[in-house]
Amino acid sequence: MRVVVPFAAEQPKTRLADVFTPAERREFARVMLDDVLRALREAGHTPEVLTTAGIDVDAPTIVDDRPLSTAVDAVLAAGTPVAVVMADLPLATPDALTRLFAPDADVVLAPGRGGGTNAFVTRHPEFRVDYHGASYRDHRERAREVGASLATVDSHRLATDVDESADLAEVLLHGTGETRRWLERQDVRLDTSGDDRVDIRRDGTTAVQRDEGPETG
Ligand SMILES: Nc1nc2c(ncn2[C@@H]2O[C@H](COP(=O)(O)OP(=O)(O)OP(=O)(O)O)[C@@H](O)[C@H]2O)c(=O)[nH]1
Ligand SMILES: C[C@H](OP(=O)(O)O)C(=O)O
Repeated sequence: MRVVVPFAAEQPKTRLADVFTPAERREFARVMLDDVLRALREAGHTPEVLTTAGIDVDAPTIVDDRPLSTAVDAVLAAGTPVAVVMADLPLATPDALTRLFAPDADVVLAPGRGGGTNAFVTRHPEFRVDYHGASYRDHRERAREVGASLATVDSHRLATDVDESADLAEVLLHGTGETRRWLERQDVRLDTSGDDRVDIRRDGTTAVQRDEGPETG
């Protein structure tokens, strides 16, 4: 099965601007991509990177700077079956990823927290994507519309995409790859001082207190 990993190569992870500078966010996005590629290979796949711009990576690349849904739909139109696994899933282990390929359904969705679609498999020639917003709900509807059988993978590891500072705590708590080590090297630490959910601190401040440096790099 063809396995494709979408990757925004320029100005990634803007929702982490309260924690990292633009240059750090580019480095972070790349560390997560490498962890996802490694886990996919250890699960027996040969992933391709669907990137917005040319990058130096040890994987076949497809450069397509069109919007995410348009670029992914072009891959789907070229033929199925296809799996699409997002590049910001640093908790994804080979075992977790294998669960994505296990169900014998036309479309298998791995939802992300907040309504996204972190990964999917399609074996149906007419299934197409509609990312952003509550894309998981939209993709369930799209599958129904084309008469595709549907399965959903309930997985903490596949559901944890890293968008905001609170997601970094999940990586520090559950990460098994290079992404957690990278965060530790950036002095990102768990912040358990709050009354409710665990958050993160960096350089002795909480994520929300850190002023972003000038937009450089
Ligand atoms: N090829 C491609 N990949 C994309 C595009 N937009 C996002 N991605 C990738 O899709 C995954 C999920 O997207 P987002 O969570 O929105 O990633 P992002 O755009 O870096 O994050 P924000 O800037 O915070 O929205 C990430 O792995 C991104 O690298 C795009 O336009 N084209
Ligand atoms: C690509 C998008 O990611 P999110 O913006 O939900 O993190 C989605 O999963 O629809």
